[in-house]
Amino acid sequence: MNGHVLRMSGVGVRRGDAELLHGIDWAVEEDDRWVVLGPNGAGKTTLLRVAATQLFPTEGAVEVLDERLGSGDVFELRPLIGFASAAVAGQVPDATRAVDLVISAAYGYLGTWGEEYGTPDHQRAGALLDQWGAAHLADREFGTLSEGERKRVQIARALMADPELLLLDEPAAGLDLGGREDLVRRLSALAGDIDAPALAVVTHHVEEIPPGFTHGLLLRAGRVVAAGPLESVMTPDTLSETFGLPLKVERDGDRWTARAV
Ligand SMILES: Nc1ncnc2c1ncn2[C@@H]1O[C@H](COP(=O)(O)OP(=O)(O)OP(=O)(O)O)[C@@H](O)[C@H]1O
Repeated sequence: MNGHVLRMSGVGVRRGDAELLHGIDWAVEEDDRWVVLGPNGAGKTTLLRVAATQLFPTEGAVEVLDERLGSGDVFELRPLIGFASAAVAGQVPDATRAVDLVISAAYGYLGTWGEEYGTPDHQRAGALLDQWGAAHLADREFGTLSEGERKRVQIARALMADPELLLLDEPAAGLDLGGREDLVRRLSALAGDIDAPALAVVTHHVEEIPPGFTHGLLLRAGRVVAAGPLESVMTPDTLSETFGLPLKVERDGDRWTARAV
């Protein structure tokens, strides 16, 4: 591998007259930890779905793990990409046990369907649930979990197949303050783990950027406003342009805050 886990060049996505993404250039390397920031409707979910090989772009080229999208078998690539999003969670049958949702990621299923899983699979699923503070939820039905509990189980699932790229779409959405801070702390620990996959995490809020994240991609109306090392993109000018209002941006230690001026 040339160090690039993901590379997009001139990527565009159209639906009828709507241009969901336009001219996206984005390269993610093995050790990168990216945050994707932008307002509602900016195209963040669309971008992540392209990266997850779930959506084929209308224009441009996408390379994931040195495989050009469209030239190979996406079903071979997908186990190498961990992807957690509200849309994926919405497809999980309510009665699925949390641990079954995690363990079945190895097969790309949303729950177990009579496949045989070995002791190492069970141990890994248990360890991941524990890592994300969800060990006590292993036997619970997914449909009975709170929003925050579902997020943790989904992240554990996304990591189950030991992916080379982990994509999380708004993992902090719907979490209370304690839940958000707990998630930020766990994502920060993941960011600092040299064995962790390359990461890209979508959020609307700069307060949710975990310490240790290295890069930022700022999206507005389907276009990149800025992309690069976090310090270089987290300026009042770029964030104000991204969110469409004048913002004051501050860094407090390894956390960020933003508010309207
Ligand atoms: N099939 C479609 N046809 C037309 N427009 C679409 C279609 N799918 C999505 N869109 C639009 O594309 C834009 C980008 O959507 P996307 O979900 O990627 O944004 P987002 O940045 O993730 O938004 P949010 O923060 O609200 O989740 C939105 O304006 C959405 O309404």
